[in-house]
Amino acid sequence: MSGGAILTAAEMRAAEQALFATGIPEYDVMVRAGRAVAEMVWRVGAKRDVLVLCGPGNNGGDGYVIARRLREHGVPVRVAAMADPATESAKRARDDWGGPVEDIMACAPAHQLVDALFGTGLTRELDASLAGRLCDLAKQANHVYAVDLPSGIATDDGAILSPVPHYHLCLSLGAWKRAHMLRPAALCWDQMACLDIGLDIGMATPGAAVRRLEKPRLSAPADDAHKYRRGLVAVVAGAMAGAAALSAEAAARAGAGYVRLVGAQAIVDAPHAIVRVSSRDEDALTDPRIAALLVGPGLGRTEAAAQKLRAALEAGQAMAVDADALWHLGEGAWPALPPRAILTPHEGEFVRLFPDLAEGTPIDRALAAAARSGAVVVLKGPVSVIAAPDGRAAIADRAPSWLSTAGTGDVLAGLCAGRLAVTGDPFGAACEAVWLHGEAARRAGPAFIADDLLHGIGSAIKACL
Ligand SMILES: NC(=O)C1=CN([C@@H]2O[C@H](COP(=O)(O)OP(=O)(O)OC[C@H]3O[C@@H](n4cnc5c(N)ncnc54)[C@H](O)[C@@H]3O)[C@@H](O)[C@H]2O)[C@H](O)CC1
Ligand SMILES: [K+]
Repeated sequence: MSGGAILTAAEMRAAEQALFATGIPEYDVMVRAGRAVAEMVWRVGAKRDVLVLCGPGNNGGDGYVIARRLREHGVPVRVAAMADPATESAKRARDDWGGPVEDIMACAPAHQLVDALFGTGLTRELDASLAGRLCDLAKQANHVYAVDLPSGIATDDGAILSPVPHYHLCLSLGAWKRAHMLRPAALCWDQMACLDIGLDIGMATPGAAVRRLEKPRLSAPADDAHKYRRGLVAVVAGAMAGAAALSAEAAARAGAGYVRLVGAQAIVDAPHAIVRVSSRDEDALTDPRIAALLVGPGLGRTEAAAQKLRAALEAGQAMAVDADALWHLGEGAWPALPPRAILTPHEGEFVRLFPDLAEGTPIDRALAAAARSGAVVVLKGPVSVIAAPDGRAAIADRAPSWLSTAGTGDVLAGLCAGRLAVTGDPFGAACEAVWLHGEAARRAGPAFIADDLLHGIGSAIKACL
């Protein structure tokens, strides 16, 4: 199975070719795909009548297989095509269907609609009349399924090339494609699933380096753990010390053994477990026992704040850099970053840091930013991308939209620093942090505030042990 890999159309073709090279004929793979989709339609819609729309390519081929399989289940099923099959496998699939093929522009609607017009082979928008017809038929159906992708969506960037209806279920074949993760495409359906068609997408497959963010596996502290071995985090506080306090608590709850808040002695409402130290303490940032620094949340945009960032960078420790620190960092400051750094920009901060990376998918932009900066980049948004300089990326597409509230970024930055202190691995730490953040939000329910997330971190971690 794909193991969460997210592929481009070209990478998917390469993965399919690798499967064919093992001696499995294309038509057999098409039959697997069609049957897998048919089982889902059968499970959801039972014997309610189905209309399958077939295109000229292999997506259409899947459609004929789906129709045949549903007929075997005793489901009343009809097929309508926009053109004759153009590939050998699709021709064979239609022959094996053997039933009538109606004209898509003239056919009657059905209770359930299966869109097998175009999949990863779509190269341009649908003709207006065809797109309109697809939308009309979908409007008249109670259940609408997309085979692989809705017809009209660009596989690699999730753009909507021509009008697509709303789908109840989008069934990806073999592996996720980028459009399954990206807006606006991913707003076109209620639910999606990835169906196994026997592709084995290991790390050797190009593109397997981009994956869907999955629940991490975490471990409890070792038997002989103590607070320093579990990781000492120093959080640099600034003008808005409450932000740093949120981060510090998140770092502590993420598993760090010891968290110091540097330069925020006036704060009284951080937990007592967080130790406050003065920024004048000589080794506040250079204590060799520090496993990770965090700088940015509430730092401020003054010269004094910039000086704090410089001091933190000079310390050369593994570091998470967020918010105002990203503002001070500016373009081209990459040589000043320590070797193990995590940058956590939102869109505005990202564009300021990487002005020439304003266009493209968040996947490509975050990967380019990571390669350039040498840091792990977490591009935050409705879909967040965690990218490493070596080309790995994880996509978090399931975070609750309730996270769009003040202070949640400070919590995420603290989680990054905390996990970085625990594991020492910036990419793994950032992935764990983003997952825990989303999970804490799910557990907090609707309309939470950032402080509530802190109390969900422990149970989110428990789910990963
Ligand atoms: N390759 C395999 O072994 C399997 C693929 N599966 C399914 O096949 C599709 C991809 O199939 P492909 O034939 O490459 O592409 P499409 O069916 O999406 O369509 C290609 C066909 O359509 C022409 N075309 C493209 N855009 C338009 C347009 N806007 N209007 C008209 N015509 C268009 C293009 O030139 C081609 O001729 C994949 O998604 C899976 O569903 C099986 O699942 C497994 C085996
Ligand atoms: K389709």
